[in-house]
Amino acid sequence: MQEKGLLIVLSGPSGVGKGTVRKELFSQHDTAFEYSVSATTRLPREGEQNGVDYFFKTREEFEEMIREDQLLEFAEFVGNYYGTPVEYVRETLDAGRDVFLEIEVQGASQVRKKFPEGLFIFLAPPSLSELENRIVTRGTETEDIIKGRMKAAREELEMMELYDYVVENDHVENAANRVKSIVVAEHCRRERVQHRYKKMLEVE
Ligand SMILES: Nc1nc2c(ncn2[C@@H]2O[C@H](COP(=O)(O)OP(=O)(O)O)[C@@H](O)[C@H]2O)c(=O)[nH]1
Ligand SMILES: Nc1ncnc2c1ncn2[C@@H]1O[C@H](COP(=O)(O)OP(=O)(O)O)[C@@H](O)[C@H]1O
Repeated sequence: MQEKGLLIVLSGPSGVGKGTVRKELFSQHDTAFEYSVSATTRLPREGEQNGVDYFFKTREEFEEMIREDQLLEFAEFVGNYYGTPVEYVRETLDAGRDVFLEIEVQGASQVRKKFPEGLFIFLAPPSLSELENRIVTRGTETEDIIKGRMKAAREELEMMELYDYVVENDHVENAANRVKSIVVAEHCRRERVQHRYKKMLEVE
């Protein structure tokens, strides 16, 4: 029987650098896992492509996906829906390939309940002041919203203890390399290797 792939979930507070670290990981030629493209109701930003960056949906279309149970998880984040189409995840894992999700923390908690065997990695900022710095530098939020995000970030940071690993996003390349090392280590730890050895020992 085909061994299943590993479900890798990268999450963490808004502004910590999840998207940046994910893009760094997927720009490296030796990245051996598949990116799960999310569905969202937010409008495309300049340069974003449907089916590559996100599947862009209307609210009605998204709500239909929810009703039809097409999402592994979904969350409402700053006024828009974001969710993971379940079919791609299941098919890819069943084919023995690893799937990578980059999602916010509410969605990650839902995945934890449905896929406890997944690998959950929390991306943490070097400090709260550096997190604030990154949100301010991105320049997409007003002062009031930044205060709200920082309050939310404290609650999100408390969820760190529910994850298997914490990676500090000090430098993007370092963080991406740590994520890759964790995935390699996890493969060594998991049953799939043991199965191989079991079979070998049975033959001898
Ligand atoms: N729960 C959930 N969160 C997602 C999904 N896709 C993206 N996100 C998260 O939604 C948040 C907003 O994403 P986006 O609008 O692209 O903005 P940015 O990542 O902050 O530049 C980020 O924290 C993403 O990690 C998803 O399928 N499910
Ligand atoms: N290691 C890092 N050092 C400095 N700035 C970073 C680092 N990682 C990300 N950033 C910056 O922080 C901001 C938030 O990153 P982003 O990837 O959008 O976060 P998230 O997806 O977690 O909301 C962006 O302006 C990004 O360029």
